[in-house]
Amino acid sequence: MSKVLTAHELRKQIKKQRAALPKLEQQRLSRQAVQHLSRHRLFRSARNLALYLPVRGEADPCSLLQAAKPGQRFFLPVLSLGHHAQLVFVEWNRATRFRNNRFNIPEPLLGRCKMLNPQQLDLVITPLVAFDARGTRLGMGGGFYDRSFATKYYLKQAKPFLVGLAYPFQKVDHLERQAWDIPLDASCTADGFTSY
Ligand SMILES: Nc1nc2c(c(=O)[nH]1)N(C=O)[C@@H](CNc1ccc(C(=O)N[C@@H](CCC(=O)O)C(=O)O)cc1)CN2
Ligand SMILES: Nc1ncnc2c1ncn2[C@@H]1O[C@H](COP(=O)(O)OP(=O)(O)OP(=O)(O)O)[C@@H](O)[C@H]1O
Repeated sequence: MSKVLTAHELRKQIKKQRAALPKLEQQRLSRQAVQHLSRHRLFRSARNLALYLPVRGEADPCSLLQAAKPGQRFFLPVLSLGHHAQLVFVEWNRATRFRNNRFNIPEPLLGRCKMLNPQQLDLVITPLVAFDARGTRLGMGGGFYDRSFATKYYLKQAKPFLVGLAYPFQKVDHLERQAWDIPLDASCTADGFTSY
């Protein structure tokens, strides 16, 4: 029987495994996962979508841009502008300029770019460290996605649809769900798209 890991230990283990994945393998698995998502009606019908810029071996959602439908707009999370440590989402287009946030992740400068609150998005692709069979999500430990989508969850709003993007090995049997954890609506890996 395998030992039950704490969230801290699990984060450490999966982050190590992810960073050790060869670049080509990261790309192959990310593209396969994104292909499943791009064929889904939830993607085709979304107008405002959030993705993220992958760092330190995270699954890469960016090939989704090549599958973009007319009228779709893509947004990236920004920490620095958020009130009460919620994320805001700034449009990513040719005019977008970037600077690194405190975690060394590039984020858009506001400039003349459009900015949306979490509730204004249709589809959000979330980064994650691990997820389980019920859609419980373990992130980097900042609680940013949990805080940003708490209102949606407690008011039982259908939007935005939260999809975790990951490599297959990031799926675990069971994660302890904390009171503040906002579950995913779906996950997507190279193995396929799963709704919860
Ligand atoms: N690519 C990407 N963008 C993202 C996230 C993410 O997980 N991935 N976030 C998801 O919320 C937000 C940023 N949250 C983050 C929280 C912690 C760390 C992190 O590296 N923590 C270090 C400790 C660093 C420190 O304290 O200085 C660590 O875990 O070792 C990174 C991002 C918004 N943007
Ligand atoms: N709605 C909330 N209100 C207040 N604090 C919150 C809320 N949601 C999360 N937190 C705080 O955020 C901290 C980190 O949460 P957790 O470890 O679940 O983050 P995570 O989901 O792994 O990170 P992230 O979403 O940034 O990827 C927790 O200690 C918790 O106290």
